[in-house]
Amino acid sequence: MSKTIIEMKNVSFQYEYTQVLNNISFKVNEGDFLAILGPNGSGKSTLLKILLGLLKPLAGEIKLFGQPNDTFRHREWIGYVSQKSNAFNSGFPATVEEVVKSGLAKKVGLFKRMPNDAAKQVQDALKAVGMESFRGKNIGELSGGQQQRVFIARALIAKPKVLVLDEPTVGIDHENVQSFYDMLVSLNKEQNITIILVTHDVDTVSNRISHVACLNQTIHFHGYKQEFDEISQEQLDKWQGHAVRKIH
Ligand SMILES: Nc1ncnc2c1ncn2[C@@H]1O[C@H](COP(=O)(O)OP(=O)(O)OP(=O)(O)O)[C@@H](O)[C@H]1O
Repeated sequence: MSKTIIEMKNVSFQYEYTQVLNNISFKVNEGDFLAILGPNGSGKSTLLKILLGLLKPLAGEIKLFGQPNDTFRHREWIGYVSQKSNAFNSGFPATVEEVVKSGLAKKVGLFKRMPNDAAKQVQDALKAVGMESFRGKNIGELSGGQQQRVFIARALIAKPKVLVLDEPTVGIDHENVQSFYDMLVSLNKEQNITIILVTHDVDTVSNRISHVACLNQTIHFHGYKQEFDEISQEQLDKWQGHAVRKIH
C-alpha cells in the first residue's frame, strides 16, 4: 500500500470574520495526482496555504510525511507554484537560468554556496519541463505557459516529493493547456512526484488525474477519479454551484 504523505484532520480556518474552511479531513498518498475542484471563493488557495505552513489553522491537525506540521523540517520536499507565477512583464531583469537556479536556495539555504553542479541541475530541471532551449532567455519574453513551466522547473530543482500547483493554467491557451497537463503526468509517472492541483479545467484534467477532491468550505467528496465519474451532475451542482461541469 502507498504511504500517506499528507493528512489533514478536522481542520478549520477563518480570516477575521469569514469562515473559509470547515472541518476538513483528507489524506494524500505518495504517487497520487489529485485535482482540487471548487467554485471561486470556496477556500482552495487557503487550503493550499495551510498545507504549505503559510497559514495556521484555527483548529485541527496536519501531518506531513507522518510529522506534525509545526515540527516538519523538510519544507523543500513540497514544491509550490502559485497562481500568479506567470505574471512577469517583458522588462523583468532575470534569465530563465537565474529564475530556476534561485529554486536551489530552498534546498541549500539562502546564504550558502551553490553546488558545483548547479548548471547541470538547472539543465535537468528545464529538460523535465521541456524548456531546455530557453535557458538564456529573459523570463519576461516568454508566454504565460512557458513562464509557468520555468516556475515548475524552479520548484523541481529543489527535488520535491510533492508539487502543489494553484490554478497553473490561467491565461494559457487551450492547446498549450493540454501539453502542460501532459508534462505534469510525466512528472507524476516518471519521477514519482505526487501532484496536488487546484484547477477549474475539469474536462481537460479528468483523464490525467488519479484522485479528485470537491471543496466548498468543506470537503464534499474525495476519492478516486473513477468514483468521481459516478457522481451525478445534479449532486455536483448542489455542492459546487455551477463551477464544475463534467464532459461526457
Ligand atoms: N487575506 C484574506 N483576508 C480575508 N479574506 C480572505 C483573504 N484571502 C481570501 N479571503 C476570503 O476567503 C475565501 C476563500 O478564498 P480562497 O482564495 O481560498 O478561495 P479560492 O477557492 O482559492 O478562490 P478562487 O478560485 O477565486 O481563487 C473568499 O471568500 C475570500 O474572499
